[in-house]
Amino acid sequence: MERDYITFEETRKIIAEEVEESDIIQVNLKKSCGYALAEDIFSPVDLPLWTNSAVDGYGFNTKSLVNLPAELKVIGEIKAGEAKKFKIELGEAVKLYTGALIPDGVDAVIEVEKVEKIGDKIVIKEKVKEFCNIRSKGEEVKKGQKVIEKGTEITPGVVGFLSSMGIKEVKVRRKPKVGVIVTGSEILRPGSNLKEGKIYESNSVMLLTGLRKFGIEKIRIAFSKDDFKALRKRFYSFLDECGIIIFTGGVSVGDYDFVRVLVERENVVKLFYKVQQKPGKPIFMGRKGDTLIFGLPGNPAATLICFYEYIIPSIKKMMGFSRIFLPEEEKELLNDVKKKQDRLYFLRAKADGDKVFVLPNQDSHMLSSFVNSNALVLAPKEVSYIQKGEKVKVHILT
Ligand SMILES: Nc1nc2c(c(=O)[nH]1)N[C@H]1C(S)=C(S)[C@@H](COP(=O)(O)OP(=O)(O)OC[C@H]3O[C@@H](n4cnc5c(N)ncnc54)[C@H](O)[C@@H]3O)O[C@H]1N2
Ligand code: MOO
Repeated sequence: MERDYITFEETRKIIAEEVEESDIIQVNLKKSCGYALAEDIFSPVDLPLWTNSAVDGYGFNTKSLVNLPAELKVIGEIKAGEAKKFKIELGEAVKLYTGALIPDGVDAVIEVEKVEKIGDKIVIKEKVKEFCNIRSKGEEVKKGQKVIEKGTEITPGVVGFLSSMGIKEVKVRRKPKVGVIVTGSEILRPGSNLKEGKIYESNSVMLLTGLRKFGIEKIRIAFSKDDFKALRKRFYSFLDECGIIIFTGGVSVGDYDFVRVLVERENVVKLFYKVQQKPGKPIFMGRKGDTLIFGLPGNPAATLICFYEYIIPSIKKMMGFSRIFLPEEEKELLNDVKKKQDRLYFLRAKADGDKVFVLPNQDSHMLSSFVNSNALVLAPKEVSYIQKGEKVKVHILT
């Protein structure tokens, strides 16, 4: 495959096929959120574990309700967590608390507030169906059943479910350590005095916070002037310890764009360079040894869009997620879009329900449109105009 100036679809194929999964480690459930399961999960138990009551009430046999109202004798109680201690005969009832085991002879439970209590008796005035308020052993999950697929994201809900099966640890794939090298002789950190021609820098904090938001904990940041030697030094100081190195800036065709020069001279294996998209056209993706190398265009909107569309999917692929790309939906466009027929455009947009509005300030150096943006509209390469009311593809920013 020719790997220069390729389409966005081709880059997705390359990421899905060529990014390798990282090692498997075992983690405690408490630390598992944000990973993907590296194994299918088969339940070691039935769920519910025991047949039990869904309410605080009285357990009895529905055959005791032939004539209504029916008076039943309460012979004792069972709390949640206690072993079964009774066998119920016709005409008898047992007080049960939510989660309590259902004793033999009981086939329904009625809520406390639905009965009249007179001394050690209860009066039931209404019909109650068999199995009413009874949660049966194994009704949700049978022992040995496959309950979660490998590659599923571990969320608090998944953690709770695993814990309810008595599982304490799971296998996941290691998170990569990420090195970010921000290049440019013009950049200043916020807090320093502004000098003519210099700019306050955005890419380092965007990538740092973006990576943290996606659960990456080990992140190193370095800055380099547009100077080949300095850049090379930073690169080799990160290479051994990082699974991913992200450069920002210096990937285009300028005389001082040394990231492009560095990846060539240092024999980084190219996966692709330049994509038919805006922003982010001169993106580079490659590999050196086991480390993935990204050169993101310095324009901040290009950096951030490439982060969502390339970096996060690559990290997710490494971590064994089965869904690695941004969620894609179709929505109705609320305003007209004009563009050149040169590349696929990613347009910062506000999605609401099944509609989407393209925001102003779309140039690659502009970040203000991200303030209200929760989605990217994909305006295809071959199209120069999309009319309000048409359906468009949208990537949801999570
Ligand atoms: N002759 C051509 N010039 C350019 C082309 C081209 O095809 N031919 N492509 C343009 C496109 S598209 C992009 S995108 C940029 C990418 O350039 P670089 O990746 O080499 O980035 P720089 O030149 O270093 O910076 C671009 C722009 O972004 C600002 N910048 C850089 N780093 C930061 C930062 N950390 N925070 C905020 N802003 C940053 C920098 O000052 C520049 O204004 O190239 C076009 N040129
Ligand atoms: O591809 Mo660049 O990010 O359009 O300006």
